[in-house]
Amino acid sequence: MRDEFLDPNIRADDESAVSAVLAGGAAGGEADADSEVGLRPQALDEFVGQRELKEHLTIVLEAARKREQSVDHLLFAGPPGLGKTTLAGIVAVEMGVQLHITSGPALERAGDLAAILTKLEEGDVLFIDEIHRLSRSVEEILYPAMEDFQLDIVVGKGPAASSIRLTMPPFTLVGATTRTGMITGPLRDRFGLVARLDYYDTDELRMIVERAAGILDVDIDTDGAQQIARRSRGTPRIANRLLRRVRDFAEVRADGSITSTVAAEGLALFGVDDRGLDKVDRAILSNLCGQFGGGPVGLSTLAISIGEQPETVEDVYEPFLITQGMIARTPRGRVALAAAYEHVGLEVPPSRAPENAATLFDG
Ligand SMILES: Nc1ncnc2c1ncn2[C@@H]1O[C@H](COP(=O)(O)OP(=O)(O)OP(=O)(O)O)[C@@H](O)[C@H]1O
Repeated sequence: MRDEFLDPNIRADDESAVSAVLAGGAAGGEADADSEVGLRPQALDEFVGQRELKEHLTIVLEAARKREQSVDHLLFAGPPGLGKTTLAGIVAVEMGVQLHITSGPALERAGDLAAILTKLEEGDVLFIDEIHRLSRSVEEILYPAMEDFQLDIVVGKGPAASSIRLTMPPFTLVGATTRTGMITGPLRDRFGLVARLDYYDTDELRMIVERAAGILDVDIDTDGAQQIARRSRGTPRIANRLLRRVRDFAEVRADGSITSTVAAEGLALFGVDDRGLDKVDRAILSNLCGQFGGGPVGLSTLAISIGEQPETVEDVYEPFLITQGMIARTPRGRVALAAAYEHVGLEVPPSRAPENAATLFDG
């Protein structure tokens, strides 16, 4: 997703470097000067929402502190921008250890991972984003490292090759994935806590917008924050990004303050509609309802029709459209539901009326 930004040795104490690394990413990553700087919560009680997960994490961290041990390995799953990287940073800050960040695609060979593992100090947090994209050979190095803090290094090649076993200090692996289904059983079993992050509700997003506005010194009223929150597709990263765009709009076209009207006008200008859908979402819906007759249509065909990668459609756009009841995945492909036709202003065909929707899911 953002391999080009990742440096395996970014540490939590290097805030500018961490911010630079984290500014990228799908679902709206961008490199605004102030993009993520300071917006990322540093402590669990600054982290809004995900109540159950926070409670679990509080107990796990507290117990590790009491036992003076490293935190058990953690796996966070969920769509992009919901706070997986932020949580890894919080674990490191709360435990007073270093954070090292890398990603599945950045670790091409077993040696790439070994190089990072040998640099870890006791208790450090190693964050691997997109952990479902680790290659088999890299994953195999990870198993003994996670389980017994042992590193198996192969020296030499061919028949003369031999394996050396090194003991490493205990560390915490925090894995993040947008696809739990693609994590192999043996890897998943080695995590002590597997947690799913859910989309945030409007009230939580409003709090996130108000918190970010405070940090960025933006004047915003409750209705303005609510307006941005409602259109943020349940995603904090998008809420922060929309806030920055509305701030621009407010400074150029209004008096700098964000009210509900200013937010609505600003967002409309930037192509974000009242449900939070952008141009790409609307292209998906119009093509699905129009060109493909409501589906079923395969993911790749749909993605090509809007000029996006299938993975981007599947990870970034589709999950939200599914939660909105606009599209569904069926055994024969993606289908448009009544809400999709209504959203793009087309008549709902009888086959897509809510009372007939169940038949779409028959193989
Ligand atoms: N619960 C939260 N409270 C406040 N801000 C949050 C919260 N979760 C995320 N954010 C903000 O949203 C931004 C995106 O979060 P983050 O990078 O942690 O998401 P992610 O799930 O790791 O995304 P990706 O999978 O794309 O790496 C962060 O900069 C942070 O400021």
